[in-house]
Amino acid sequence: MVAPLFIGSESLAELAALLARPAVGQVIVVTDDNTQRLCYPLLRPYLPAKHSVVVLPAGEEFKTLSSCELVWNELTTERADRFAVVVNLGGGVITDLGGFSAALYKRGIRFMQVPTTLLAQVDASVGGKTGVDYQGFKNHIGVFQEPAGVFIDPQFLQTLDPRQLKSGYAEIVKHWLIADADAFATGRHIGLFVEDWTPIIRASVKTKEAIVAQDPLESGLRKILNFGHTVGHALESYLLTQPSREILHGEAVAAGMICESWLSVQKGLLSPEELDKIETFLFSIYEKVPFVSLETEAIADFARQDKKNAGTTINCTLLEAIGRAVYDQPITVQDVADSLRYYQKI
Ligand SMILES: NC(=O)c1ccc[n+]([C@@H]2O[C@H](COP(=O)([O-])OP(=O)(O)OC[C@H]3O[C@@H](n4cnc5c(N)ncnc54)[C@H](O)[C@@H]3O)[C@@H](O)[C@H]2O)c1
Ligand SMILES: O=C(O)C(=O)C[C@@H](O)[C@H](O)[C@H](O)COP(=O)(O)O
Ligand SMILES: [Zn+2]
Repeated sequence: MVAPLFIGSESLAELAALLARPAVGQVIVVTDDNTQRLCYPLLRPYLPAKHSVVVLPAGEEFKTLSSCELVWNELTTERADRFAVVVNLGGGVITDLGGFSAALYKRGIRFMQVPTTLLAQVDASVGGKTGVDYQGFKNHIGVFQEPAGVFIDPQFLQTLDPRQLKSGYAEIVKHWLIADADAFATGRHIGLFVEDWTPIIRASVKTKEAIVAQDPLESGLRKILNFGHTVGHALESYLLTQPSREILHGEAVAAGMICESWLSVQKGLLSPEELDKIETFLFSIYEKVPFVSLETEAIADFARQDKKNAGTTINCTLLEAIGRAVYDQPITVQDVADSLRYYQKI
């Protein structure tokens, strides 16, 4: 079942109405130290007077089981029962981690997603994937669990750093590349200079919801939402092991989409002309992620743990055309390394 979803300035009022229902017990807000400072003051008027707040340190490196323990500690201290509701206020790290923590506490309590980054508004808060990183692998431990509601208010984006905005934009571009050729054709001429993100968020969420509704547990079609992630997650996981070489999820996905578009051409699926359009557009927005040739094998090796794999086969999502993706395309670790070498040289 797809979760009820509200987009726009009225969405927090919808959340308030749901939280005011008699069937709601304790309300526990999960934030990080940035969203507590910048977003919680905007959310607070919509919360019941009595609620508690868990503040986690911000950043992907804290998307761990230890952070979940902090959430479970608070829930336990508050004696939260099965009527309790967790409200996740933050970017994708908080919506993934808070959702996962709620899904496991007392075998599952309800949670609401209040995404505050562009990335979380168009992607992470939608579709019920929750989880944490483990042993350096992205989202290695997690469950599919739909939230009780998703409340997307673009006003939160006003305090978002431009680099974070760009990172989220990569998932919007991904939705265009896998399912909406017209939006790519129009959107690529507009870029990031957008006054009101609402219609773009609405369209992007609609694309994702339509795919998730057909295959919520990712047994087939949903894998197209993972375009750019076989290589992107490998790059992100590798750089997370490297002190002071921070990469954002969307930046890694943007690089991954170039690599996987190149692989699509190598496999005879995509035309070189379309690859050129994709590359030119993505490089007009994203700087090249720096790594040296010696690192390509180590990065590629992370793809062995991709969740779409079957045994030793790495199943990648590739493009047949802009706007049309095809999943379960077998590739090798060597292919991943070659695509990274291509990315590095162009
Ligand atoms: N579940 C899914 O389907 C899904 C989809 C895409 C990505 N993800 C996951 O999402 C994560 C990335 O999410 P993200 O890019 O939102 O990162 P994030 O949660 O780390 O947020 C980015 C930074 O922005 C800050 N921030 C958040 N909202 C803010 C605001 N309104 N104003 C100012 N600062 C704000 C945060 O504190 C953080 O420092 C990754 O872990 C990725 O794996 C999950
Ligand atoms: O919702 C999905 O399905 C996605 O693949 C969306 C991705 O953008 C997102 O990064 C997701 O968390 C990746 O999932 P994973 O299963 O590869 O960890
Ligand atoms: Zn992603």
